Amino acid sequence: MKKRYASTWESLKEHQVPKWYEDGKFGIFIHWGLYSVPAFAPQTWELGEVPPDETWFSNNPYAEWYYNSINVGYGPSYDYHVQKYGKDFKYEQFADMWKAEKWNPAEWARLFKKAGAEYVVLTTKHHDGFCLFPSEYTDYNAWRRGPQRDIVGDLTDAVREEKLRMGLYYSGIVDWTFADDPILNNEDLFHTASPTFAYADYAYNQSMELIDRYAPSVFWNDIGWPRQGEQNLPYLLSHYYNTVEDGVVNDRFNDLFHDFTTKEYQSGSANRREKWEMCRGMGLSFGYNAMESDDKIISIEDAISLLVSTVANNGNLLLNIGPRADGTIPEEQEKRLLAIGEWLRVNGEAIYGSRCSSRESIKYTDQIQVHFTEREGALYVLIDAKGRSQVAVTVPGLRGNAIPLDPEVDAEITAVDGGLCFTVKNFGSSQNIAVFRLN
Ligand SMILES: C[C@@H]1N[C@H](CNC(=O)Cc2c[nH]c3ccccc23)[C@@H](O)[C@H](O)[C@@H]1O
Repeated sequence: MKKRYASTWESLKEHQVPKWYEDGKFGIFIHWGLYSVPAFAPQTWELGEVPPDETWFSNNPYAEWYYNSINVGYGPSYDYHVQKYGKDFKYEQFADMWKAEKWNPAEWARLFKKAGAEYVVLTTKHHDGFCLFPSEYTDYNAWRRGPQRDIVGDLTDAVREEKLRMGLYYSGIVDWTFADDPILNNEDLFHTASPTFAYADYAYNQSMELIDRYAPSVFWNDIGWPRQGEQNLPYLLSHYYNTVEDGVVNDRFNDLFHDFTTKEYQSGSANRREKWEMCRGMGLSFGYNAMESDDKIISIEDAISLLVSTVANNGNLLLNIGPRADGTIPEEQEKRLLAIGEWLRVNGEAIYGSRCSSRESIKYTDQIQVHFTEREGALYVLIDAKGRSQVAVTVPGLRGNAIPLDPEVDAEITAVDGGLCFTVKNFGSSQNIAVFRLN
């Protein structure tokens, strides 16, 4: 019998993180929308590298922040906009330039499957307020304008066709079609939001239509929830769980409730005892930034290293792609997804369905770390030797024999006092991360 949740925090607190989310480990985030047309942002810092103050917000590397970056009236994006489109060009004119003319959702879903992802999270409405679904509550949407398609519905169908879970991102507290005071610091971020009950109801109503139309496996709210709408959250979330029993929500509802906590680049914190998720773009931006060339985005081995260290510490990795306005995925992004899929095809036994080991990760040097996962009674030792072709590490407290999951890995394991010494002479095709199963 399906559990029924009452619209109370007590009832909601009984919700458990579902097995599919614990097991899934790797998701694809997608930021796609009007901002994908200009596809511009300065390449400055990772979130959390510098304080979220005027310097950050007027040199924002997030291309999906283009509206605010020009709305502040100065800075690299403003200059770019004036030069390329002219001072009087309004952001909402991008709504008729975004055609998604080369978009094939089935192709995207096949790529995500090949990447080894278990779930996908797509922006349904980002801070600019443009909706990628035929909302009853605004015509500023991709059904009426631009692509003239139900982007959310078409991708949801294609993703589910590939037996992946579909999640939806919603910008709860920030919507620049309701309140667009320029945001120049974190106080603004949380306090320039529309203060009206009308907006709170708008966010509630759109969330309800997303739940009822698409039954998403993840409801990924961003930044916060309208303060005037906090009273409607227990009902909204109980409706969500009563509609999607094994759905999950993140921790961006004003710290009122979550299934999992979130990190974003260097921002946010995580502890191994609680389920968490790391999200980041492949470069410094979530939305496509045409300036982010192959040499400017995360390397394949760093992406796999991030997946391994995240999973070994009880997290999931939600790695973002920023598609072009025409619906194609930049080659450099596709290359990384395929390489991650390759690595997981060989080493995924230590990742999917694994659980955090009681053994903490060991950092020998900046380049050499050893992580542990456990699964079905086996212990996995994941040796991350970034940038090295050979490595020898002694892992204390281990005994027995260790088998590399990748047959191309050439390694010798010898028992030394109180542990096992792993000498890896060749990492094979495993991108400098060799995984061993200890029996
Ligand atoms: C996935 C990205 N999220 C950004 C918002 N993130 C933050 O405000 C930073 C943040 C990290 N952990 C949090 C917890 C609660 C609220 C915000 C954050 C958005 O501003 C970006 O455009 C993108 O959509």
